[in-house]
Order: sequence, then C-alpha cells, then structure tokens
Amino acid sequence: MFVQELVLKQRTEILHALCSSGSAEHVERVLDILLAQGELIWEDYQNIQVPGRALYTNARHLLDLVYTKGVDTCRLFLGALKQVLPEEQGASISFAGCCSLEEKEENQSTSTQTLVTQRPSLVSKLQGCIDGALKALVISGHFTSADSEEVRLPIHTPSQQARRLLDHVRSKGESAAKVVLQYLQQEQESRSPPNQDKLTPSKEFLKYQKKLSSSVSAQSCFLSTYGGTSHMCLDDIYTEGQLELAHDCVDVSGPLTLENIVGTTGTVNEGADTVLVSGEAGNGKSTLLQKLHLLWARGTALQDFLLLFPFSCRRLNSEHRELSVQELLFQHCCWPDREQEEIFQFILDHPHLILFTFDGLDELKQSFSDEHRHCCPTQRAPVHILLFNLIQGSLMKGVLKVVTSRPEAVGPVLKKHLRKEVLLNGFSPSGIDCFVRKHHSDPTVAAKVLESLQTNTALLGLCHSPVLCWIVSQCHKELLGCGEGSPQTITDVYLMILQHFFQHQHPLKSTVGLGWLQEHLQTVLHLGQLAFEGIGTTCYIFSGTDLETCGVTEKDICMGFLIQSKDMSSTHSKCYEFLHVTMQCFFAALYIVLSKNTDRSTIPKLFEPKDMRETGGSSTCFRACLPSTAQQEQVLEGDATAAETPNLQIIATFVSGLLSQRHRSLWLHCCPSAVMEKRVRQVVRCLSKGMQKHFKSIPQPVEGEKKSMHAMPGFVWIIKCIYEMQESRIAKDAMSKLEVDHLKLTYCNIGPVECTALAYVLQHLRNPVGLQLDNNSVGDVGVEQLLPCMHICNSLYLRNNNITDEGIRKLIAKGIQCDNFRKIALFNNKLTDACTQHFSHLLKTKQDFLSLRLGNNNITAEGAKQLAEGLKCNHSLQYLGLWGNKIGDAGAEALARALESSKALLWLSLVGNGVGSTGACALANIIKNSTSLKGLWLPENCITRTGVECLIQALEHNTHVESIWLRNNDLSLEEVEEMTQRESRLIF
Ligand SMILES: Nc1ncnc2c1ncn2[C@@H]1O[C@H](COP(=O)(O)OP(=O)(O)OP(=O)(O)O)[C@@H](O)[C@H]1O
Repeated sequence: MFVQELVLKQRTEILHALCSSGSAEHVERVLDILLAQGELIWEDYQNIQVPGRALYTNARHLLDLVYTKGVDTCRLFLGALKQVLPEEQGASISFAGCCSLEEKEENQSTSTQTLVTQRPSLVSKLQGCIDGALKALVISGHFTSADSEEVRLPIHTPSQQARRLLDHVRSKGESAAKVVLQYLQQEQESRSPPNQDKLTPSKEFLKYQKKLSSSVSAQSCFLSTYGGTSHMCLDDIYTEGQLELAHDCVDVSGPLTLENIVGTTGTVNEGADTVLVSGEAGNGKSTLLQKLHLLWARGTALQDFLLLFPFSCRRLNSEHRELSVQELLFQHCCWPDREQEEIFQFILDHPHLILFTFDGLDELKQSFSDEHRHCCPTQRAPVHILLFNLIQGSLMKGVLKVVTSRPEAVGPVLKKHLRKEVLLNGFSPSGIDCFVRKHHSDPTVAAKVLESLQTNTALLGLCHSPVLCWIVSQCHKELLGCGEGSPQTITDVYLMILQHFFQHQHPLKSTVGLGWLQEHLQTVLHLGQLAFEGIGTTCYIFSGTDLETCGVTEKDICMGFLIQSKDMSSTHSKCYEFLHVTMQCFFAALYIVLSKNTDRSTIPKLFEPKDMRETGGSSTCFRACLPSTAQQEQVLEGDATAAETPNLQIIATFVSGLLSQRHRSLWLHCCPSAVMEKRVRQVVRCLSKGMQKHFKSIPQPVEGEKKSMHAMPGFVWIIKCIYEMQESRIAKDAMSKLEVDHLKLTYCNIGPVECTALAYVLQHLRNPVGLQLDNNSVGDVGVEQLLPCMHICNSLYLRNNNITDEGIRKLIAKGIQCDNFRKIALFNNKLTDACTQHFSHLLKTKQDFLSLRLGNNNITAEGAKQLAEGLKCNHSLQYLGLWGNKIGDAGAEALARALESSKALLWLSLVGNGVGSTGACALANIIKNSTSLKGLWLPENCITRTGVECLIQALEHNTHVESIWLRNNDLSLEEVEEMTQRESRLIF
C-alpha cells in the first residue's frame, strides 16, 4: 500500500522528471520495461502512447494506470523509473520499496513474445542498424517499402524508429518477428571482436598498414604554425589541452585523456560511431588530432585500430569529383601498391579495427545534413555526401570516426548522430606555463615571459587559447620590450605578430616608430585581399592563380604568413594557406580597414546578426561584398554555404580592434583619415545597434519576477568587439540603455577572455544585476578578470566553472568591498577547505550577505568549522547550501552550534554529507531554537531512526519549519511509514 501512495504523493515530481526535458524518451523507456515485465498489456500501451497527444498527458495516463493496477505494478514502475532517469533528475524522487528489474527469461515459445519480453534491449540494439533490419524485412516480404518509410520518418529519433519497427513487426506476425531476431543475431556476431583465426591480415595488408602509418607519421610530426619561420616537432611542443565531456557523466573522475576520446567513456548514444571534438578557433583541435595521428603511427596509442585514415575537411573542399569510399580512402590518404580490393574488403569486414578522423567540419563548404542517404561503399557520390553518410553511420557502420569542429557549426541534426561530444577548452593555467617553457629552450627567457604574463592578466587570459599562447611566445622580444603598452586585446596580439614577421625579414633594419606598416602596406593589402576573398568563398587553400589575382608576390610569400599546403596529392602545383585561419581573418580585417576598394556596405554587413542557429548555418550577406569574380565562383559552387559565421565574427572583432583610437596612428599614412573616421563611425553604430537588438529581445517580467535577460549567442561577441575598441565611452553608451535585474549567460563558452570583455562593459551598468555565468569555463583567471565589475553584481552564479580556492581568495577580497554583493553560488567547482577561511571572513565582515551556496565541492569537517566561525558573527545569511560535500557529523555539529541562534537563516542544505544521526541530532538544535528556518535538506546522509527521533522532538517546539527532507537515509520502509504518520513535515 505504501508504495502506491508514494507514487501518488510524488506525482508532480515524477511527471517533472519524466517530461521536463521535452523528450518522450523517458516515458517510452519506462513503457518498454513495463511491457517487457508483463505489467502492461498491449492495449494499455496503446491507450497511453497516443501519437500526437501531449507528452504530459501521456505520462499522466501512465501514472493513473500504474496506480490503479496496484502495489506490484507501482513497485515495478518505480524500479523502471530509477533505471531510466539520470541520477540528477531522479534526485528529488524517493524510490523506497521499488523492485529491482530482471530481464525475463527467454523460455517462452514464440518470437513474437520475445519481441515483447526483450523489448528494452531490442530497442537499444536496433538503433544502430534500423536500415539493415528494414532491408531484411523488405527482402523477406514482410514489409513493403511504405512500411519502411513510415518507420524511418525523420521526425522520429533512432530509438523511436526502433520502437515503431517492433510495433509494426508485431502486427505482421510470427515469421516477421523471427526475421528481426535472426537479423539482430547476425549483426551481433559480425560486430563482436573477431577471433584470431578470422583476423589474419595478409602480407599485402601489413605492407599497406606500414605505408599508411609512415605517411601519417610524416604528415603529423611538425607543427605548421612554425612552418614559416622555423620547424618545431610536435613532440617538443605538444601540451595537453583541457578536455571535458559535453554531457554530464557520472563515471568520469579526473581529467579526460586523449585515449578517452576514442574510448567508451561518456558515450551517450551507443548506436552511433562518431565522436565530436569541439572547441573555439585556435583552441587546438587540429593539433590534438595531429597528436592522435602521431601516437597511432608510432604504435604508442590507439593500437586497437589497425588502420587510421586522416582527412582534412579543408582539403576535401578541393575534391570536385564524385568518389566511392574506396577511392576516398586510397586517393586521399594512402595508395595501396597492390591488392586494393583485398585490402578494402578487409576494411569492410573489420570496421571496428578502423579509425577515420575528419578535421575542421566547420570548414567544409556544405553544412551537415542527413537528408541524402548513401549506403554503398563502392558507389560514387560527391565527397560531402560520403562524409555526411560516414558520420551518420549509414556508410561504413562500425568504423569509429573522430570529427573536429567549432561549436557554432554543430547543429541539432549533427548532434543526434554523435556517440559523444568532447569539448576542448584550450590550455589550463598550468598548460600555459608548460607551453611557454617548452617553447623557449632558454629557461630564463621562459621565466621572464611567464613573469610578464602574471603582471598582465588580460594577456594571460588570452593565452588560454593555444594559438594566442603561440603568438605571445613567438613575440617574446616585443612583449618583454613593450613595458606599459603591453597587449590587452586580441587585435594587439595579432598586430604584434604582424610587426614581428615584418621585422624578422629585416632584422638589421630597425624600422623607426610606426613606419613599419607603411613600409609593408602593399604586402598587407595583397595578403588582405587574398584572405578577404577566401573567407567570402570558404576558401582556405590558394592556388598560384589565386595568388596572382590578388597580386601576391614571391616577396609577400617570404614574409612567412603563408605556408605551403601539405599533402595536396590531387594537385601538382604549389598551393598555399595562411599559418592559421585566425591569421587569415586578421588579414581580411586589415583589408577591410585599409583598402580603398572596400565596399561601403562591407562593415554593416559584417556586423549584421549572424547567429548560425537562426540562419540555418550560413550567411549570405557577406557574399554581396565580394568582387564579382568571387561571387560567380560562389554561385558555381551550387549548394555551398557562404562565409562561415564564426570567421566573420572573428573578422568583425579584429575590425573593431584595428579601428580603435589606440591604433589609429598606425594607419595615418596608409589611408585617408576621413575614410578611417567614416569606418570608425560605421563600426560604432553597428555595435550600438547590435546591443539594442539584444535589449529589445528582453521579455517584460512576469509580475513578481525579476527582469531577466538570457543572452543570445551574439551578445558575448558584441561585448568582445566593444572591448577591442578600448573606449570606455562606447562601453558606457552601450550599457546606458540596459535595464535588467538579472543577466543570464549560461552555457555561452565564457572563458577568461570573455570575462575580461564582460567586466569592461558591464562595469558601466547603471543598476546592480545578478550575473549568472553557470556552466562556462571561467576558471581562476576569469574570476580575476571579473573583479572590475563586481561592484555592480548583487549576486554571482558561477556553478561548474573550474574555480579553485585561489580564485575565491581574490574574488572575496574584492567582494568584501562591494556594497551590492549579497549572493554567491559556486556549485560544482574545485573548492576545498582552503577557501572557507575567505568565506568566513566575508560572513564576519558583511552583515548584509544573504546566500552562500557551495554544493558539490570538496569541503570537509575542517572547512565547515571555519565557516562556522564566520556564521557565529553573521546575522544576515538566509541560505546556506553545502550539498554534496563531506562535512560529516563533526562539521554538522560545528555548523549547528554556529546557527543555533541565527534569526535570519531560512534554508539549509546538507544533502549527501554523511552527517549521520549524530549530525542530525546536533542540527535538531537549530530547529529547537530557530524562529526563521523553513526548510532543512538532509537526504542521503546515513541518518538512522535515532537521528530522526531527535528531529521529531525538535519539531514539536517549532511551528515555523515547513519541511525536513530525509530521502535515501538508513531507514526501513516501516520506519518511514511510522514516522510520516507522526510528523507530516518529514519528507521521505
Ligand atoms: N596542444 C597544443 N600544444 C602546443 N601547441 C598547440 C596546441 N594546440 C594548439 N597549439 C598551437 O596553436 C595553433 C592553433 O591550433 P589549432 O590549429 O590546432 O587550433 P584549431 O582549434 O584547430 O583552430 P581552428 O578551429 O581555427 O581551425 C597550433 O598551430 C599550435 O601552434
């Protein structure tokens, strides 16, 4: 009876957990389990799962039915729920009394029955091979092609397609069910690792493997950014970047490694075999792949893969022929000298032993789409169609593919085909240190560079991006010699490398003052035009003709900004590309700023809002600014996307920086000042208009709620452009019209660089705001960058941001001086007891501080004791959250003593802290004495009956407390039932 009531009582929580994501997957998986266990019959299932009906309605019907079916069904339902819900979504639900689920034994007679009893596992197995199963059903005559099409409707997710297939098969009878089961059996056998007999690669295969690995090794042992000046072995400079999974994953402790990228860690879709590594421009995606390639070629990692085929999307753009997969592999990676067919057959037979990598999906001319199906590896198709089908797994199923891309180019269509997504967040602070030391063989120089970075934290923030760290290290002489004028912005850094390269060519000729640019103006314009037209046509590799058209001379090439393209096997003439695509963007920006031929509309078009998610992946506006030849070329490309948004945004950022007041003297003799002034006005107008657009999008607040702005992706970019201009007047103007109480910038890829820009602009807000930066990569350096805007923040939310005690030390030192600062949330960072002394100081000093949330960090009893010291002297704190730390009973006792006499505390959460009954009894004292406390959260704390008795007794003296949460403690069902009767405010 109790379990039935539990389902009823938790109806709201269950509905929320099942449906709030908006996806029907949880409900459908629960239904699969209940069907398989025989708790629902087919008619029940159809009554619940009514197509087209709202998800919540379906879920409510399910709950009604489960309740009316009685205790056993409720037990199983809770068991199914527990299995299906991710831990955090199930956290608010009590599963007391649920059944553990066991798969039903397969001793029944018919295949149709097996389809039901094994439904959950069949759904998961079918997801990866729907097409094959459908084909088998069509060939055997059980399905018509209309049946297949209906199953395959693209509005269904892969798991829904699998369920539709099973439901259809059910109506076709026993022999259709047999076909599906047989097909799955064969599929499983073909996927399981082959035994040694089957896997005997021929001599020719082994020769090919050797040829491929030596070619991969040759291509990956040097880093191309050093190509123009010196050679640098990848081994000597490679520095680990920060990798993390895009999805929360419980089984990952510690940082991800390169091997984890190809391993099973963090898999979200078992049926898919594409792993995406995403990261911002210059964050090291190509270098990471290069490292993987080298490790494989040397035999030091990824040895489960016999062959690795590396592709660059940039180079695939130049392939205009239709190719088969076989031709793609052999012609673009490595040509087998003999026995091509045999080698290809081996690849087809052993997909799990093969790895493909595709670098820079964002650079492909076509945006990803899964509309055009192509399944046959020997049939030809345009290369992008092959690529898209490989990624989806409709071609070469089972071959693992690792794809890299900038995040902006990854839409929902691609996401649904991913096994997992790994984020590459550039260098950590210790990574920067390590890189600089590797870059400079002289340790004194390295130490000086690092020292100068410590004194310029804006620049240190920029160095989290490997490409900028590379420039800064490369230009160490300029950096160390520039004293006060040390670079602050990305544009400053790129100007530094520009000057460095020009002067590198004439080391003896010391260019006086600002004349260096004028001296090299023609080179800048030639390369600028090449870069500008290239961006407009998604072209990153330039032929001799391209160079000629833009007037690029041999002397220009010698400056070192262009490097010769590697492995252009299909062409014999020399081809060039910029050292890095961000360098191409910089030259394009220089061209826009300096050229006499720049169209009047170029700057406004560059700044037009171009959110990829809004425009469906491409922006056509920029094309109109191109010279007519480039436009024609673009039209000839047919479905080619125009310039990609991320690069346009980078160019716009550089244009803002180049036109800033500080750099105008550089252009004095390069461009008429009236033209310059006009361009500056255009940029300022565009930035102001861009900001206005965001402000207009803010909805009016619902009564009683704060006015809140959830930043659109372009917001951070505009802020960065304003920062590049380094004119506080512009920042002030932009902010003067913003009136919000809460600024939400969650999941916006905010790192230290973005924090610098945010603080620069937000400090001009007129009224205090809550600044919510949850789920970014702010880190300690970012925290330091935020300090200038702390005075305007009344609350700061920094959940999940890699912040350590050191960041907190600086943050609190500043926060104490800020009158408005009242709330902070730091859930899921890297805090230890060492930070608690700072919070203690804050609590002692600020008698108006309201909320401190430190959940899911590493705070122990010692830290709790430190906090208690501060709490004793504080009379304002209303919310204290220490969820998921390890304060234990001693910590709870210390907090209880400190909070006993608090007249302000409303809410205290110590979920999952191992406080035990001793802790609970100590906390009962707060309840006894408090006149303010409303809620106490103590789930998952190993509390036994003794502890709860103390709480019950304390509640007898307190009418203010509304609820004490006690789920998942050490209590039997009977105890829970009895105590609920005695005290209704206890929630189990
Ligand atoms: N892990 C690393 N170790 C050492 N240097 C690195 C590392 N990652 C990147 N770099 C430096 O930064 C430069 C740019 O990195 P890379 O080209 O890999 O970035 P990316 O993310 O692929 O950029 P984009 O998206 O713009 O193509 C490299 O050429 C190299 O000089």
